[in-house]
Amino acid sequence: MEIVHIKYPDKPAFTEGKGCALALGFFDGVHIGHQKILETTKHLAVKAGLEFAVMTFYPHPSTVIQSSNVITKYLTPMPKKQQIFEHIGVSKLYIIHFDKEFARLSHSDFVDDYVKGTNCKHAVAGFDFSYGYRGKGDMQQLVLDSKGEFEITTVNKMEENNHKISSTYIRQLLMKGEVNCIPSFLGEYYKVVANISAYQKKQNKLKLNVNMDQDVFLPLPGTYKVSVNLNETNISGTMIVPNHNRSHGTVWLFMKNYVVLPTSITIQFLSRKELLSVSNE
Ligand SMILES: Cc1cc2nc3c(=O)[nH]c(=O)nc-3n(C[C@H](O)[C@H](O)[C@H](O)COP(=O)(O)O)c2cc1C
Ligand SMILES: Nc1ncnc2c1ncn2[C@@H]1O[C@H](COP(=O)(O)OP(=O)(O)OP(=O)(O)O)[C@@H](O)[C@H]1O
Repeated sequence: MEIVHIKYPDKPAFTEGKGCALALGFFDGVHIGHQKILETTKHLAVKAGLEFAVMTFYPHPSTVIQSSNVITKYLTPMPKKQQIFEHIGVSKLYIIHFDKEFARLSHSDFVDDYVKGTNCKHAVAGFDFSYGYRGKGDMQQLVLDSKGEFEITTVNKMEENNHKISSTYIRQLLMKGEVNCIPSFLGEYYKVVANISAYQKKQNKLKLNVNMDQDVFLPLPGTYKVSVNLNETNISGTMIVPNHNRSHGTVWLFMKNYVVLPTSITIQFLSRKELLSVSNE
């Protein structure tokens, strides 16, 4: 996958050629709604012999526009999002640096300079995609702004239990500790990558001190039933997400045999153990 970083006033360098089918959005979590956008784009690209491309933004627009809820912690921090896009088969990823200057760009200039700059032949986004200054562009506006130079597919709202599948709703579930409900929205259990800073063997248990990156969204403090993949085997365990120092945690793994530990692990949150006390250990 080719990754193209762009910072305003730079724009994608237009190149002639087969052109692309372009999925648009922030895509935090790459949840089931996002997956539908990406699958639709991939399908259209294959059918029409186009390159499969994605245009996303970083950091989250809420960090530069006036917003009551500024998002600095992500369900999928950029390296993980890139891995997911690559796995899905994206061949070109545009990451637009979202700053104040870029946010002031009008909807029509965004389409003329950025969308058309990718040699987009088919743009794909969800029913509620917005773009341009004050988010004034929507999917109807995109039809006008395209001036017939590319096709547009709008993906209908995907819902689960009468809730729009959204990054916001997944964050709300995590903030309540309801990690067991996440797969219906995300498509899998919520996972975070953690570095092991220290470990101790205690009978058949292994105690790991772990650190997560500062931009990783963590669930409500508490004790969680988790699963960690070690040497291609899923090991059950418990993780304590502390109240303070939220990026540090303790993981207990129930191990029969000794394994060589990697420097980082992926922790999968299965359920919250309501009755166990929260520790700052
Ligand atoms: C060129 C451009 C300018 C934008 N300016 C604003 C803005 O002034 N205010 C705002 O709330 N959002 C603005 N946005 C953010 C969009 O409303 C939206 O959050 C972003 O395009 C990601 O779309 P998604 O959240 O539907 O994935 C802008 C987006 C683009 C592409
Ligand atoms: N449930 C959904 N059904 C269809 N399209 C969706 C859905 N959720 C998001 N999309 C589309 O996916 C793209 C990325 O959207 P975005 O990153 O804003 O996701 P979101 O989950 O709605 O995020 P947030 O909760 O922060 O608004 C956009 O084109 C958006 O319209």
